[in-house]
Amino acid sequence: MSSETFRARNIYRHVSLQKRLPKHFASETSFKTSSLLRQQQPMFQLQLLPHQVLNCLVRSHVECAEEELPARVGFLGLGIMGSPMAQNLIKAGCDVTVWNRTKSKCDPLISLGAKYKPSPEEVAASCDVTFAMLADPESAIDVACGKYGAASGIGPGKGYVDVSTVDGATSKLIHGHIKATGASFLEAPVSGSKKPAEDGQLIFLTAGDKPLYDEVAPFLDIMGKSRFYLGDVGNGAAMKLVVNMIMGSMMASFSEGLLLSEKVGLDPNVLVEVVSQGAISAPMYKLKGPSMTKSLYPTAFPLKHQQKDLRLALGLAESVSQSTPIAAAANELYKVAKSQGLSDQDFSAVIEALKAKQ
Ligand SMILES: NC(=O)C1=CN([C@@H]2O[C@H](COP(=O)(O)OP(=O)(O)OC[C@H]3O[C@@H](n4cnc5c(N)ncnc54)[C@H](OP(=O)(O)O)[C@@H]3O)[C@@H](O)[C@H]2O)C=CC1
Ligand SMILES: O=CCCC(=O)O
Repeated sequence: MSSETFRARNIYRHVSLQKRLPKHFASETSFKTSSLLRQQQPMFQLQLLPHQVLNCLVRSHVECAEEELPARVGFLGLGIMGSPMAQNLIKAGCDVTVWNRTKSKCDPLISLGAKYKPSPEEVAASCDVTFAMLADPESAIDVACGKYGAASGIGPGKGYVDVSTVDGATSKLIHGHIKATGASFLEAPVSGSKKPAEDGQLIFLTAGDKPLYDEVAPFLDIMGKSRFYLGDVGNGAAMKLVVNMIMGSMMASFSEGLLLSEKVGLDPNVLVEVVSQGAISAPMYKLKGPSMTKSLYPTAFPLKHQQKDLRLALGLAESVSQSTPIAAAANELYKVAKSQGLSDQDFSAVIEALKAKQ
């Protein structure tokens, strides 16, 4: 066994023990999840949902199989999401090599122990698996397939995991370029924002090569709290766009409610509280509502990306003749907000587009 394989297996054990299981189990040196589950049934019933128990059992099985895992991990794109995701990999002990268009964003990660390569091509050439977290379809294609792109450096035995939010056509294009080199491809966009990225609590929506999915599962588990494998390339992108279409409309509707409550003499902060206790409660309202009532929009999810996702979701809907009038109306609001110069604010700044209309 190579030292890298050994290291990767230890990382795997670290994730299984430190993250998936209650803390006191993490100190167990001989790890036998199934027997722990049998012995500690009540504790697990209290702390783990059924699917998490299943996850533990599956992981235990895979671990027993002692699968070899890729050890050198590349990360391309160190924005709001990419930086904390790469940081979590480094902190978990992974051997990480980073690249970002604006090189200065690599520096904090290099300080934490990351290696640096000056192009996506060189990252992909030097790593077993390379993750990419880029802004939009154009940048995702350029970084994967452009000059000095990852496809120029990748090859048989390696994997490319695109975690950016893009449309299915973009994902399939990148998939084609990567597969042509003999490498494997997985699309894996994430649900969850800046804080879940920092906390390793993202939800991965994956599709593509199943063996690569199995291989990178330990890394997904470092960065996230759950993962879905959805089959053919395009399904992960579609799932992500549907989720963000719903989210964009919810935020637009919430904005209308906040402004209406204020106009009729109610305290919008009380509205936030009422909403958060009822059937339409959502963490997003409780999280963003208090700052929205103060007209503050600290960026977690940039408004320009939410509008991009609505645009892509509307394209998806059109491709199957699905009517989406609410999302279409929400998209127009985000476009107004962009024209007001709010692109880089949090997407909750969409409320400003409604204020401007008064
Ligand atoms: N923020 C969030 O809450 C979430 C975002 N997402 C999705 O994740 C992706 C990244 O989002 P986020 O981190 O917030 O975005 P940021 O805008 O913070 O980061 C975008 C990244 O893409 C890079 N980039 C942009 N254009 C190019 C280009 N032409 N060539 C090379 N690199 C480029 C940027 O490089 P540089 O630093 O040089 O500008 C940066 O690394 C998006 O697809 C977004 O929709 C998904 C879930 C949540
Ligand atoms: O794409 C961004 C998603 C943001 C979130 O899920 O909170």
